[in-house]
Amino acid sequence: MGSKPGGNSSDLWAEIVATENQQQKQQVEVIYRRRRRTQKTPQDVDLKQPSLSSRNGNRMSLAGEAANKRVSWNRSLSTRGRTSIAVGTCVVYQPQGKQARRKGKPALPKGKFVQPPTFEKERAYFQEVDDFELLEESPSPKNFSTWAMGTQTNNIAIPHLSSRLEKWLISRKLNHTCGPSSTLSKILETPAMPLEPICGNDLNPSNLRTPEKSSMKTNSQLLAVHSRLCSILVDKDALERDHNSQYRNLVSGSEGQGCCEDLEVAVKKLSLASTSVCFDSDQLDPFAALLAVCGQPSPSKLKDVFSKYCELGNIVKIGEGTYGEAFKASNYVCKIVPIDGDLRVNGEVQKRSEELIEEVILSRTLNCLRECDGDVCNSCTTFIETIDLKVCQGSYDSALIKAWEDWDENNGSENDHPKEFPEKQCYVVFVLEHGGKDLESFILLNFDEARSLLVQVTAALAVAEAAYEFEHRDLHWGNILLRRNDSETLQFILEGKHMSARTFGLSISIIDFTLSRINTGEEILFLDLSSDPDLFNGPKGDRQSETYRKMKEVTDDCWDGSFPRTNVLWLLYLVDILLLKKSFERNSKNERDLRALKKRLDKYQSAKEAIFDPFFSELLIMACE
Ligand SMILES: Nc1ncnc2c1ncn2[C@@H]1O[C@H](COP(=O)(O)OP(=O)(O)OP(=O)(O)O)[C@@H](O)[C@H]1O
Repeated sequence: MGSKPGGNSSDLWAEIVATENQQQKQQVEVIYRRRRRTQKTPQDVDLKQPSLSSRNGNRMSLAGEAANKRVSWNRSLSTRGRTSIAVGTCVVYQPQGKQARRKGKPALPKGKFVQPPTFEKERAYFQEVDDFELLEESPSPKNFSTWAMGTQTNNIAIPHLSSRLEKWLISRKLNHTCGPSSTLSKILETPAMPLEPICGNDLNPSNLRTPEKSSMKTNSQLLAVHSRLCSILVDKDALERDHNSQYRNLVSGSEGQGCCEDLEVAVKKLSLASTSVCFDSDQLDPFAALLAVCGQPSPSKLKDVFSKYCELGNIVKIGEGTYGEAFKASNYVCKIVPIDGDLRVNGEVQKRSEELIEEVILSRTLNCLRECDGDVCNSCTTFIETIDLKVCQGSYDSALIKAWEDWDENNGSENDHPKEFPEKQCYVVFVLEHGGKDLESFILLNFDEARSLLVQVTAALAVAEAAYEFEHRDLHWGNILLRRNDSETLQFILEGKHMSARTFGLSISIIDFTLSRINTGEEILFLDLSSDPDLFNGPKGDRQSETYRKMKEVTDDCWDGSFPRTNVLWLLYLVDILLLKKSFERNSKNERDLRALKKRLDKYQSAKEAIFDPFFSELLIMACE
């Protein structure tokens, strides 16, 4: 169904061109309606609009400025949060000036060699997809967790780190461990993460150190931070005692005597009031903890972080999501995520420090997969490398504003203008490897590139499953980045087996771990999607929305459990995207192969199983040990 005739190429070509023209007209209409920027020509819009969220019927009914904003079935962030984390009373309700939106945009076909299925064909195809019954999942413990499930707090509870940390504490007690967290130690030690503090203005410049000088010292400082955290976590009574003595130290003037002490002070502040959250003797301050986890004594300025990587005038915005603005700084991408503020951003409640701590830990844990020396069991480089993480404070710098406005001019931003951020606004800046273009806008040339994409994503998921019971849970085409290079193969290690995948010169990176679930060995980080009902209310037939719904069936709405089948659901989604939404040179055999892969994928319970599918056998080379 939906496959193109392979034999008669000129007829096929004529059909493709005719249908493409037809499709482009339809597409332009849709996109044109969902944009405010009426001065653009339809061609401009067609070429430049990266967002494909227009299928949401709601969007069409929006008026005025909100109509320019990305809207799909919106994930309500008033209910967002990892299970253990509640959204705080500090969040002042603001009438929603701009409609909340959700990234993960439902797809429209675009690209050079478009072979778009007609709408009818597509509908029929989705119907076929829907008709596949989900296989019953192998039983998974519904409340599998190394910690006792935290009490589900309501949506306006107080944002405290302690509930999450308490779970950690409980898990540690349940596991009878009392030493420092090996995983966290490893993460903090990771050499890929130069964590020298970028000192804010409030610090003495003489304390500034070069990365070379500071890296070793920083690691040991972080380990000290970490063991301090652990000791705080292990014993709440100790916390009470520490709090009193730390407070005495602090008021007796131990703060601000140098970076070494600064970090120590940051840790001490874990049990003391900070500027962002009111102190409660029973609670730890998540903002201070976030600073400590990022190896900073205090927030940096955005411009100080960027100027570490490039001249401020050379900053270019390259992408945007619901929470993040992505800027290119030299060869890196700095994603700025506003946190903890009361201002709604892009229609959403800002993420809280405690959520960011989890994302930080998650990103760093995935960084550990990049190690491949020695006798590591699992290794791959497909998850985007997190180079650095910084907490910042202040309004947007003029160079960033200019970069934002330039991008808006050319692409039509769906985000709020960053000039709205007040001076006290805090952010986390993720400094990331530049992963290339997202699959939504990347033009795949041929079937080899398509299968290279599939094998790399499947291998990465398999490796991360094996290492950390990792599930991405949101692997839509905006979260897969592609770039071309001259590599022929990609090495990875899966459960001790050294393997290579043929790449056909394509390099894939997976980003955005907001919904992901990971078992770091010490704790399980996951987002409780049951508190986000809108996520499952996307348009019927839309492949991405269907995938969330299927995940819900598979997990039975218990998001803490390990259900690697969710990774397979995203692989199924990807195959559909390749068949239905992406255009590349392919023949009918290629399409049959993809459909056959899809049928077999439906039977797999994990990416670890899927990677041994015959579809990949031509692409994988096992190294002889
Ligand atoms: N490392 C990177 N390399 C290249 N581009 C990137 C990178 N990280 C992000 N981007 C670009 O920025 C966009 C937004 O990033 P991302 O999806 O991480 O933001 P987000 O706010 O978390 O999204 P969401 O709306 O799903 O929450 C991406 O779609 C991509 O175009």
